[in-house]
Amino acid sequence: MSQLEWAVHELAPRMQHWRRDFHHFAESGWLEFRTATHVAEVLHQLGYQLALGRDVVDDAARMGLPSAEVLVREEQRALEQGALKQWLPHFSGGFTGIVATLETGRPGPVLAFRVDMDALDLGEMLQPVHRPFAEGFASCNAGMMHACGHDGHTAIGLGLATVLQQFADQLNGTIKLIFQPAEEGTRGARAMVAAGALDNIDYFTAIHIGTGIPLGTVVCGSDNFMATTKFDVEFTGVAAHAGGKPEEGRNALLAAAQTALALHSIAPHSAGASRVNVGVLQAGSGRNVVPAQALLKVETRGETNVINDYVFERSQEIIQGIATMYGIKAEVRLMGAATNSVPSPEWVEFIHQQVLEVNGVSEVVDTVKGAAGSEDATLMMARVQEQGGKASYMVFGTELSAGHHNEKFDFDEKVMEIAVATMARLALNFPWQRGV
Ligand SMILES: O=C(O)C[C@H](NC(=O)Cc1c[nH]c2ccccc12)C(=O)O
Repeated sequence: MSQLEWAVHELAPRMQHWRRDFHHFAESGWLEFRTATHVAEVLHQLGYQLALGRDVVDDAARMGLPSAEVLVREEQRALEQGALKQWLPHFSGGFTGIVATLETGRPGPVLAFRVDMDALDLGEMLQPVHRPFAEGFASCNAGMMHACGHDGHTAIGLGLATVLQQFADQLNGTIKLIFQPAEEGTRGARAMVAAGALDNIDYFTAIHIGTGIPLGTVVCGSDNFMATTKFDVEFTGVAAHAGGKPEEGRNALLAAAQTALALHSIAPHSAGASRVNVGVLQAGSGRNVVPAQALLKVETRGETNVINDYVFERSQEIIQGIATMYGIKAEVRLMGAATNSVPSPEWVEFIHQQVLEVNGVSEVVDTVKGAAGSEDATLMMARVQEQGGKASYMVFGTELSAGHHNEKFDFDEKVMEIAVATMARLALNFPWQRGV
């Protein structure tokens, strides 16, 4: 076993502790208050330079932000659950982003690694058949669950930070570790890019675990993320006596219902895959009142940016057409966005070579066929690439107890060692002297 592999193996119990602690105190997007304070403390103890909160999250560019009331309530909840007071002010108000920097002082590139920290708005299964519950680390926050692996991602980020410090004298250039909030709903990356957190990076690597790929298989350049737009539609009609004066009413509920059906009938695109999903329909106030208010939560997706733009633009025509038909107002609010992913072939090739050497890896592939969902790391990749840098997105397979975004989701924690060993190799073996 190499020194690096031994160091990573020694780290496994700490990574499991971190993962299970984050899993238990699950916090969804922009509310990762406790998580961010504990991440900041570990990174500070390791000696990293920290850029926190508003220094790496642009206020105006944040999407899908919870209400001020929720932000305050959840920050208080985090404090009661052990958020570290010395770091909390940096994240207050929902600025839960972190960039940790290790300057070696020797010439070389800037290598960045990104992990996401947010849980999903989902209630976890609280039955003994579900390992996190059986072993006492299921979410203690009702309606919030790590059901996509971001607790593991955060632990991997801290594991990488630890190992890179241990081997710092073998590094060159600069290492940046990006801990992003609110990936779910593609909300957080845009704000970190807008804050300049992704500027002047030479090589960028984002990661995900699971996704139906077996433990030991590693994807070096995921290029199958779909571009996506997330938006809410607020319908405003006119309330009236449903029995006595229905003709005076303008029915927001019917408009929303008709819109939901119509959106799902948008024609597919001949150039590739597309998706529409109306995930939430809330409407009305009482049985005998013509409903004056309705809310839809919607997302469009496309295999390419062009296809997603087509679906989104068609959706807007439908929304406004139906609003006119019902004589009501429809207001659209953008809540999230991401593009499709285009990994840099040169970086994918280097990653592939390094992954072949990692203990525990049995299969190395560069891409996976078929749409993979979406990821706002694509916005970070695009920023790096437009400045001349190289970027990729890796997936580390692992056995899952259920699919992502399911209340029974759990994963084989051995994947964390493989991920840390791989990412550490990318930094330690980077052929910087050749100016790759
Ligand atoms: O659009 C979003 O809300 C982002 C969210 N993203 C993920 O769940 C990450 C993800 C989904 N499928 C894959 C496959 C590989 C890596 C990451 C993923 C999704 O697709 O709903």
